[in-house]
Amino acid sequence: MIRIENLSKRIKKYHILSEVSLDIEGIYGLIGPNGAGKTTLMKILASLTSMNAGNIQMDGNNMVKGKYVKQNMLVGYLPQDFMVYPNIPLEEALDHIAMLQGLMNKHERKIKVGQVIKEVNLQGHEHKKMIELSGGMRKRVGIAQLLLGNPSILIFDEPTAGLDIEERIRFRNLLRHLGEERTIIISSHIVEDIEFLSTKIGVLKNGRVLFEGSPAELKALAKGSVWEYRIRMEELDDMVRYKKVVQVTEENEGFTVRVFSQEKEEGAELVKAKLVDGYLAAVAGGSG
Ligand SMILES: Nc1ncnc2c1ncn2[C@@H]1O[C@H](COP(=O)(O)OP(=O)(O)OP(=O)(O)O)[C@@H](O)[C@H]1O
Repeated sequence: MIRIENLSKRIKKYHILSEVSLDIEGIYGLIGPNGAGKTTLMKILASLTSMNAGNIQMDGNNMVKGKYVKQNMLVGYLPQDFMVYPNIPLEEALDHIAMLQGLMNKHERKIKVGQVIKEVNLQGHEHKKMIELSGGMRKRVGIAQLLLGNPSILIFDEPTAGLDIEERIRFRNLLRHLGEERTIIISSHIVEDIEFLSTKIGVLKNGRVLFEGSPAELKALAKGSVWEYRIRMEELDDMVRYKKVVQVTEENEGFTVRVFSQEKEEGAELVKAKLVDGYLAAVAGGSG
């Protein structure tokens, strides 16, 4: 459990985060438009950058300028682009990282490395070099090296970005499994992944919190604001230009277009909101 109270971060004259208060637990999805401050917030939680004001409690302990986290290795942070030791087999790379973390007994290291490789489903790839692995596998190595330190909080910055569909599904299942015993924070632009994984969601925009709550509560924000048009191909351009189009599906004759609108849409049918609609409602409603 992480409690963030009135956290603010400035870089030069820019307010990157302003009075952010969040209660993070379970598998927590952090979403928001580009530049919302998600990465900055995650880096503060991982003690990779400082905050200017505010208070962070992790499992009841106050974090003072990052000291608590570093001393206890409580947090594991996986950045967007993870890569270590490109030309070394992954088993050796992990062994080396375990040694740097203070595990000096070779036999114990072998057991621990074997355990984390198994946990992230990389058995059979131990002797491959990092550059020989796919993007998804590299991310799994990134998680494996975090698990060596047994952190109780894992932070992933856009973990599913750039993965193909199969790898994304595998990766999502792994994150869900890891979340059974740990607090996990995930940022993503892929709302579908957030929907699949998260038990709680925070929406940030321009450094401010616009929403915090359950996926159902976020979805409810869009109730009464999602409309479906059935249109011909020649109407599609104007529709995309003038309306907030959420989704376009090609049908036998023409298209079904989902539109987000808080006003009544003449000629369209009011339909059930999805999570992405709730997100759009939060972002549209907040001044941020
Ligand atoms: N070192 C820096 N110097 C100046 N501005 C910065 C610095 N780091 C971040 N920013 C600014 O802070 C804001 C928030 O950036 P951040 O990377 O935290 O957003 P984000 O929500 O993770 O964005 P994205 O979804 O695009 O990854 C952006 O406007 C960015 O330009």
